[in-house]
Amino acid sequence: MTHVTAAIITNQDNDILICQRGAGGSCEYLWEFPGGKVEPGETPEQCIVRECQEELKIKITVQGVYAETVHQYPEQELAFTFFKARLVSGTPHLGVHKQIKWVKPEELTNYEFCPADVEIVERLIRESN
Ligand SMILES: Nc1nc2c([nH]c(=O)n2[C@H]2C[C@H](O)[C@@H](COP(=O)(O)OP(=O)(O)OP(=O)(O)O)O2)c(=O)[nH]1
Ligand SMILES: [Mg+2]
Repeated sequence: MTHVTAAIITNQDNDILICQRGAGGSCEYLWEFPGGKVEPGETPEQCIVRECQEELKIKITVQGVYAETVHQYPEQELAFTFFKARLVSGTPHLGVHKQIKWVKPEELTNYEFCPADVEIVERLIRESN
């Protein structure tokens, strides 16, 4: 099964970083937590640090695992590790995404996320209340 990592990254204001996926791939134009597929020989934690560096040009520090889930998409089953992380340095750079935003937890409800993320978003909103 393909293993995907994603990070719930917060800044000094405790805003959360969300990214809108681009055209032409899976989950087109849906919002996601930044991340990607784990490569051979890499730990999930190494993967999320690498993906944030590659896709957003930012340094993060991983605080811990927030959730581990499996989601069945029509094309494939994906196993996810969602990490909680903190922005250490850099400003998120628009490279592979269509849009990038820092939002308050209660604002997450205004964005349409990838199906696998919906339960994560609901939990983040619940825990912010
Ligand atoms: N990064 C990320 N992917 C997610 C999330 N939720 C979700 O369903 N996905 C799906 C979309 C993709 O089908 C799959 C892998 O994500 P990806 O496209 O970012 O993988 P990647 O960065 O390694 O990119 P690529 O090399 O495969 O093009 O996981 C999420 O919150 N973050
Ligand atoms: Mg990615």
